[in-house]
Amino acid sequence: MFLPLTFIEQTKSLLHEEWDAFADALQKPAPVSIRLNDKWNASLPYDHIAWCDSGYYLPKRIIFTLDPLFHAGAYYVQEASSQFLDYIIKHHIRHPVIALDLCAAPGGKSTLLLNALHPSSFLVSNEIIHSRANILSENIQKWGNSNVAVTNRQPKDFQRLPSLFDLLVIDVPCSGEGMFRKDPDAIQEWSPSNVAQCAIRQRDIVSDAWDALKEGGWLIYSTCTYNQEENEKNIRWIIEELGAERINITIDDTWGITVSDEGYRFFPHKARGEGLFITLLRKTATAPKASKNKMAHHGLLFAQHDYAKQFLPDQQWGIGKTGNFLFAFHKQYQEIITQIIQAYSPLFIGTLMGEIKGKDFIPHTALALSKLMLYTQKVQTIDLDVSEAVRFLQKENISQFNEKKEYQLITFRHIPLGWIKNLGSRSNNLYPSAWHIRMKTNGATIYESPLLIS
Ligand SMILES: C[S@@+](CC[C@H](N)C(=O)[O-])C[C@H]1O[C@@H](n2cnc3c(N)ncnc32)[C@H](O)[C@@H]1O
Repeated sequence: MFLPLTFIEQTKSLLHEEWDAFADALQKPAPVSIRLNDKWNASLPYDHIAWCDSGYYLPKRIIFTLDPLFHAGAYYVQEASSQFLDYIIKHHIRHPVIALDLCAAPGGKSTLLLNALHPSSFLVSNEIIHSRANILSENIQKWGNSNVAVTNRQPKDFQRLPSLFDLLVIDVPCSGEGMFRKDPDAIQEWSPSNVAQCAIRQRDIVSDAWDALKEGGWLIYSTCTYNQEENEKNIRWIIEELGAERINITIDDTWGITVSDEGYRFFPHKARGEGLFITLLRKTATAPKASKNKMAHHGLLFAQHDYAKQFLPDQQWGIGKTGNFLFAFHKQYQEIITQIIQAYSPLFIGTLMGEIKGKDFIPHTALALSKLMLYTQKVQTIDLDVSEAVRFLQKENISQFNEKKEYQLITFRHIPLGWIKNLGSRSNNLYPSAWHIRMKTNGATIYESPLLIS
């Protein structure tokens, strides 16, 4: 691995006598790790990630794309160091919060937050780049939580609803030094001027979104880079210029995490994961007053729909309507959902249930993948074997179906994947075109899943 000279000098000045061990670690393969969703409650026979209850190191990399359980949102492939966020949330932010994950695509930290935050929390997961926001939407919908919205906004847009959030998670775009061994392109793109540009952009991102955070609210700032410009210096700037204090996180010495004055660093020669810097701050500055919700008295556009209603667990749930689309939401979030729809026109909010077309209601895959589905016994279901499940996800027609002419839920190992419309002698596959598996298997599937151990 050919490392830029300035990077070597800069990182040596951070690591001193540890440099050789660090340089050696960069030559070794990066660990492969996953994090389980609560759709799959099992303990796996792999090494646990010490700082995340649902995280595991896998013995080898597999072709996740061909595992139906991956598409079902049963787990997320996530680098181990990043899963430290789970530890921070569970030890410091235990009460319900309204949270904004500002730079969220492809969704690693957001899916983690959806499991780690108090269940009565609400998450706005945002991504500035439209194509990446679509991938984020897909991953969040596969994860299956309902207390979430995905938006495609610039950080400064969040000033529209001042002091709305109790928690900001800002995983800023960075120079990516911590990804060098996983992604050699990151080395080619690295330069001192890029580091300087990243540092400025990161300050802009945080200060643009700062008014959206309540006084006393939390900021979790992270990068996957080592240099001080993008980490310690930016944290000092946030503390001094924006008004915040750093919160101490108690860690176990055996984890190999390096504590610096301004945060926590993961170096691959000490901690089992890739490079990461993360810190927890609390806003001390006075925040602007939350704006009165002018829309609150209009409320949401509620819909009544007999077919859709059967998926609601109880009276606490309602059905909202945007255009011809219905979504399920917990009534507890009604006001915040109204505000978010008004201010940020989210890509989706709650659980997208389906589309009304004339007299027909076409259920959406997001409903099938939603955790609401784990509690319903009401729909006709077809459980596919692995090769049929892969064909279904490739948006091919499947041969395994029954006589009932209606929408049927497709599952694999009883975990939902999507819907077909059964026409009697054939079926229509309703899996979204944008989500389908493009990898060709020529009919032969060598099935490997980290969750099913033979
Ligand atoms: C490190 S990645 C986020 C990874 C994500 N948090 C996860 O865990 O999967 C940073 C994200 O910031 C987005 N981004 C780039 N420029 C930005 C800007 N000026 N403001 C906000 N976000 C930006 C990128 O598109 C990228 O998706």
